[in-house]
Amino acid sequence: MLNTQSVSFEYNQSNSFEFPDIELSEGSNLLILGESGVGKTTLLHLIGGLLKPKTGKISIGETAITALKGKELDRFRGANVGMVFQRPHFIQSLSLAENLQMIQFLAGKNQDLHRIKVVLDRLGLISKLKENPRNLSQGEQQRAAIALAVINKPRLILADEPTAALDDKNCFRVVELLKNLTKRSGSSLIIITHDQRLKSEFANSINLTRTESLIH
Ligand SMILES: Nc1ncnc2c1ncn2[C@@H]1O[C@H](COP(=O)(O)OP(=O)(O)OP(=O)(O)O)[C@@H](O)[C@H]1O
Repeated sequence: MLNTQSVSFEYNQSNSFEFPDIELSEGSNLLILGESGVGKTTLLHLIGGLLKPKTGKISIGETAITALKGKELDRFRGANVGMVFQRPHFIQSLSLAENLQMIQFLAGKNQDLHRIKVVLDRLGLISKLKENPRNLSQGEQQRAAIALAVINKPRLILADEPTAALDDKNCFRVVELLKNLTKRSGSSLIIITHDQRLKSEFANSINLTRTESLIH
């Protein structure tokens, strides 16, 4: 369902990247490991269509997202890609449930409070439904960030360092929840991290490195 071919990216002449090709089938998981600065977030943003590659092609299902732009790209992303960011993006003036309703609305979906309750229940957050996101603990915020990403049952979920700030117990809990929720909605999952604790949790992983020859 995800296919990347010969993707490269350049912030500027002294900061360019060539990424390995990725082939991910429907419903499967991939862990992308790499040290700080190798371009993990950059790659995730390319796959999610937040950045445009310098060369190469990225397809999600039959759609070459590298050929989409503007509203078309936003619409496709809203319906097909869920992102778990390093720092969760909430609208602080809204409750957790209202934040989730907003994500449903932005993707053009009907507001579905039942789905919101199901997802929050699976994440152990049902009691926080009406809570303001800033009142959640760090572990709860990370779980709430997963709710934002999975609420619309996207085909692909991209998670950027979802466990970096968490202790071991919360780290493994968040990974289990991510794997469980994506499986239930039939989504594929990519996690990028430098957190070596996750390696044993994924059968499928690639190591991102940056070769000297690529640094001009
Ligand atoms: N907007 C930008 N303009 C210029 N350089 C950037 C920009 N964003 C990131 N970089 C640089 O590109 C490199 C890769 O950044 P990226 O965030 O993709 O790495 P990463 O592997 O995710 O790192 P970390 O694990 O520390 O988050 C870094 O050297 C970073 O400083």
